[in-house]
Amino acid sequence: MSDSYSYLGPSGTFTEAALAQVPEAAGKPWRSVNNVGEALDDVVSGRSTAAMIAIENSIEGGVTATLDALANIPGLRIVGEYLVKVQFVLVARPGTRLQDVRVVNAHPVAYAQTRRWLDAHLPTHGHIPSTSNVAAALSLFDSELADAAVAPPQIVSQGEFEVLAEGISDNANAVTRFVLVSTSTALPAATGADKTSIIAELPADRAGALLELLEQFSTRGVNLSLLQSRPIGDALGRYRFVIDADGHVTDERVADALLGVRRFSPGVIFLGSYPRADRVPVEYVARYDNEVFIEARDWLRGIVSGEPEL
Ligand SMILES: O=C(O)C(=O)C[C@]1(C(=O)O)C=C[C@@H](O)C=C1
Repeated sequence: MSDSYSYLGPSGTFTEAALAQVPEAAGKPWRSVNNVGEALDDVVSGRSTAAMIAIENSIEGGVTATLDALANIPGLRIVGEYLVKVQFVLVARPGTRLQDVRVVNAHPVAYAQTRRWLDAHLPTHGHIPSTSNVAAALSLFDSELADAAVAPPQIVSQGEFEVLAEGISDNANAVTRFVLVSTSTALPAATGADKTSIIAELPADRAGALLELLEQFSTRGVNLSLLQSRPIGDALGRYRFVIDADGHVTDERVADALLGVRRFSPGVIFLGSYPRADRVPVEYVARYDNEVFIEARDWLRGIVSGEPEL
């Protein structure tokens, strides 16, 4: 396996900024790719050790291409989580004025994060999707199809751009969450500030199935930070759920919740347990402590093996 890291390029993307936060990636070769599928294919084929991919942002929610790829490509594990503050500018070729802009080049996720600004200031604009924020801006010099591009503010260091507007995100505090994905099945050690990600299908045509899925977590005192439905794709109305739960799979309450999910769901994918980007320790009430689960298990084991109850 090659010891390189794949990321959505070219250089200058937010994805590259996320990869720069990974100490193990420092000094290793980085492979710039054109989309999430290519990044994950690098990992599965062994061309790269790991890939950095955007999974969620605070304006648009889940990055659907990522959530679906994680569900459909077997053997992937999330090994780390990273946050990047995202801000966007509208750039154009030198001499362009805002009122000249008819067509905007933008990565679909960046477009969704700036749509309110674009609709307010360029109400009749057309949109050409681009493979990344940086690619959107650089393509202005290769093709005249678009008049402007949505790009990260640092893009000005990569060419002679006319900055038509700054701060065009629909939320000034926008943050994108990235995950580092590999095929390694070695679990990152529990830190007390961890997250566990799974994807679970619901049993078909069962009233209250979603409630039952959520109960697996609530009855073990496990908080969820993401619950996103995605179509399975084989029929209308069939959904799988991407779930982020607070805690590590070696925490008894999380392990017990996953056993419950596994018993109930016709399809569960374990995506990984890894340290939270914000390193904030997981809070839970004392009755869901590891010791409480262990004591209860020992008690039952004693009964089954015929030990006298104390
Ligand atoms: O990494 C980049 O710069 C990208 O263009 C990708 C991406 C994404 O896929 O979400 C990254 C961060 C922003 O939320 C918008 C776009």
